[in-house]
Amino acid sequence: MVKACTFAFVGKWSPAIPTRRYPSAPPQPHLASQIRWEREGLACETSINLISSSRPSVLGASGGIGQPLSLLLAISPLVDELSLYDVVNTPGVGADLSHINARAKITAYLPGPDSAGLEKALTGCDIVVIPAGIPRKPGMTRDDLFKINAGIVRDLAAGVAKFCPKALVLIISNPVNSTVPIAAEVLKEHKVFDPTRLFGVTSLDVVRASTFVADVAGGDRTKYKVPVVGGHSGETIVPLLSQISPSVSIPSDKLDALVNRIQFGGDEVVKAKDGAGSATLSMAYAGFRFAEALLKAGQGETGIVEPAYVYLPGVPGGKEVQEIVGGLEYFAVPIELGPNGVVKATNPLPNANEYEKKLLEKCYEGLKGNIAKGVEFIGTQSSK
Ligand SMILES: NC(=O)C1=CN([C@@H]2O[C@H](COP(=O)(O)OP(=O)(O)OC[C@H]3O[C@@H](n4cnc5c(N)ncnc54)[C@H](O)[C@@H]3O)[C@@H](O)[C@H]2O)C=CC1
Ligand SMILES: O=C([O-])CC(=O)C(=O)O
Repeated sequence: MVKACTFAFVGKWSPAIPTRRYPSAPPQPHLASQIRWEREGLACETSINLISSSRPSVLGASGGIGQPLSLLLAISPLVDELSLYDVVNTPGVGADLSHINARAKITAYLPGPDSAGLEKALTGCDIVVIPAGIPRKPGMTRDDLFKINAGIVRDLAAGVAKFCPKALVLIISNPVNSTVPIAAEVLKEHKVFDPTRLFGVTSLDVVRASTFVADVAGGDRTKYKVPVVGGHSGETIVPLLSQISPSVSIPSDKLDALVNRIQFGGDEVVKAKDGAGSATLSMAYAGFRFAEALLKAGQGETGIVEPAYVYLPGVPGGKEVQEIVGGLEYFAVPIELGPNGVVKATNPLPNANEYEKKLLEKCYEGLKGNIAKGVEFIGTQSSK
């Protein structure tokens, strides 16, 4: 649970008191993001922002994504306690991770009777990451996963609503374009929906875009930042290659293939795994990157921007995006993050070129149906 506590001391300035500044990186994650010593005449003021423990939970922790993602969280110095939940194998995964000499305490839960396991896993959590659900096999679309994963996400979101309604919720389970609206509808039904705290994780699209751009343009794969907007499946994934930073020009004869590879990168992995699932390791990396960004923002770090699929009408800056995307309620854009989730949705769309505007038109069409399907799924039943 992230708690901020401010300790202020005002007293006589003594030269014996050292003047120290920790502008952005605190000496220990537990300690403040800022420790300020300010001199005003003869008085000095010390302001310490103490941030207490962080307890993320991974729901689906025994899976292909869940295990490596849990490993990354378990060894993060920003995590105090990691709670693992799955319908199978969490005692084993938990025992294994608990032997690592990292600072995080590991707790592991199975459902147990009357959702008791889910309640224990979620109570006191500040971040909930959800990679629970089935992955694709060759020949399937992400939408083909809806039938099974919609119900899984509905039930887990209801658990969040009951046991940790203030948590930041990161949805990885596909189809993200529909599972995020499902989670939102469940949280609304329980009257605990805070749009600034719900995210569809689209980081893998941005990770892939950086890699594939470097493959075409050369240069350091870690340096390219590519805004990827829209949703998370096929043509709803729209890379804005005219806005790559640092700026790079993609040869026109390579543009279509590059865009296609970013949009359908997931298929490459599904095909290569040949029935054994979809991206897990790259997704664990991408999911951790997003969770870590939130953990850092929770510790007071500012200026963090990561992509995410959010509920536009409920987040600062979202309405400007919504006007451009034909009224769609959910859309991924780069998001500025703070301790309570979304600080602001950025809007790279006005700078899209003609080529990208055509991609966006196709994206809107696809997303519209995906969003409606998620919303209607909850409309037909109660999650309570
Ligand atoms: N957002 C994204 O960019 C990406 C999303 N995905 C999606 O992530 C999901 C998981 O993928 P994998 O880890 O490869 O699948 P997996 O099958 O290896 O693992 C899924 C885990 O979820 C668990 N699970 C099922 N029902 C559950 C429930 N009700 N409560 C808790 N746990 C439950 C399973 O027992 C399993 O351990 C899939 O839907 C996949 O399509 C995959 C890659 C990228
Ligand atoms: O392709 C899939 O089914 C998994 C996924 O979302 C991705 O790799 O981007």
